Amino acid sequence: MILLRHGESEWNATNQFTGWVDVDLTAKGEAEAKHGGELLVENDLLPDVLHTSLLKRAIRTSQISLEVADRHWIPTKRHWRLNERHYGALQGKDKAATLAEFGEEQFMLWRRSYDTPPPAIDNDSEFSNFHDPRYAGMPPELRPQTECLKDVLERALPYWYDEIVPDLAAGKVVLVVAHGNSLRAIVKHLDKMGDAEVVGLNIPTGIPLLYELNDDFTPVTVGGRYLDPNAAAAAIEAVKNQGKKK
Ligand SMILES: O=C(O)[C@H](O)COP(=O)(O)O
Repeated sequence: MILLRHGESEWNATNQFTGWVDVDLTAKGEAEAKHGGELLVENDLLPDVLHTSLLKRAIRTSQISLEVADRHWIPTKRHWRLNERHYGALQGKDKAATLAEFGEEQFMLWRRSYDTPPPAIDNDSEFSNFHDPRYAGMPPELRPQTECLKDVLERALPYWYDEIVPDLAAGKVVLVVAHGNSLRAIVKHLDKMGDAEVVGLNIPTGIPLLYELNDDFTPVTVGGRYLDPNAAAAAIEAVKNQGKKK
């Protein structure tokens, strides 16, 4: 299984909390997606099936990288359960300004704690997704107004068991293209990370993370393996320090 966080988005570049807001990739993000596809080819990892969120930055990343790998034709499933964590009332806000206003402790609690959600967003806010047609089939009580990582894990796990595991059980090479925090949730589950340990987990954009799995879908190697480990190490540091002064 290959996990891939979308390439740099417009709001990654401007340092804004994004969550369920549907921003596009930047030119750098497109280049990262292309490089992600090249890494798949170089490592002879050709996906048989794709799972993505309903958000453009993940969908476009998957399309660009699969195009490079000549795998644009593989069966695809998309689901809101793979969406980014809903960032509540922080969606649209500048990360550096939020850090300056609330202080580092609160800022990091909202960004990385397992069970502290940001304040809820108003359904009529310009950055709410409550009325977005793509979620029309979703019962209103399931449409989040904010989420912590624990909420994300709880809504991602049914998708993991019902949709991804059956593809893995069938022996397929599965590509999951999703988001920083939905992938953090999946990695926490796979690696059996503790609630405190996951605070330190950061996923870089555009670098495929390979998990070879045992028959019971546990990882052969905890943490998996980034296909470009040096680039991943530098990018993880950058994600960790987002919002802080350079
Ligand atoms: O939704 C966002 O803002 C990003 O995709 C993830 O942001 P974070 O690294 O601040 O959680």
